[in-house]
Amino acid sequence: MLLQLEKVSSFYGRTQILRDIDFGVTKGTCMCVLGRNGVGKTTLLRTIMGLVDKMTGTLSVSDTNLTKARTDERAKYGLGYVPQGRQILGNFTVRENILLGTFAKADRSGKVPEICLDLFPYLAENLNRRAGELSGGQQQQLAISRALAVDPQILLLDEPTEGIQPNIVAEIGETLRMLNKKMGISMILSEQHIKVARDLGDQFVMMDNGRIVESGVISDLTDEMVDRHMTV
Ligand SMILES: Nc1ncnc2c1ncn2[C@@H]1O[C@H](COP(=O)(O)OP(=O)(O)OP(=O)(O)O)[C@@H](O)[C@H]1O
Repeated sequence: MLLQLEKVSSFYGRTQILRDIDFGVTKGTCMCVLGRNGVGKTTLLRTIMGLVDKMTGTLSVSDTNLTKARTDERAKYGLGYVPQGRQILGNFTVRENILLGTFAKADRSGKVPEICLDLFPYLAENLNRRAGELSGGQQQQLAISRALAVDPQILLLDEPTEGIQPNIVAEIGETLRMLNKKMGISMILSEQHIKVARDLGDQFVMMDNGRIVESGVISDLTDEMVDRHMTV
């Protein structure tokens, strides 16, 4: 297993959010994290990145125990994070936002990685533009670029298609497909668009109330499970 969680629980202050989470991500695959708003998907990704107040259980990457590692150390082990809402710094330029992603790396070349320029021609041509002037879809490309700047083995994406125009959703799906299937970057993808999840996912976990209630290969995800756990 590339990434493994065993009996993981996590907390904000004294409030327990995740309960006894077990799952693993195999190298090169895409793991979809599904469920309604508020069931703990964001908290799961934040727990993996080391951004919650407390976790119990164990978390390992390539058999190295990172349970107690800081977020920047986790980044060095190859965890890249695209947070919910993108979290772009609007007053910074496109280039500066991308370079933020390189701060955890040992070699800080100060260069925008080639992969970002190749994947996103618009960003390549607008490196000195203020990021706040970009559209939602372009900002999502920027958030993905910033995460790619850590040269990740595993990319964690929190609802990357949320709030994006429908015609751009498919485009983001294609970018993620390229990163996962062509470039072999493993993924953990929290996603409300079930079509995107079915297209990209190899495995899934369905969450409810801080627990995993269903899991399996994506072809085992039935419409009935989607209706039961995802429709409001
Ligand atoms: N900083 C926090 N302090 C206390 N409780 C929190 C905090 N952040 C989230 N929660 C609670 O944790 C639970 C899980 O929230 P989380 O954001 O992980 O869910 P989610 O499935 O990602 O939903 P969404 O799709 O809305 O982001 C919710 O009940 C939420 O109110």
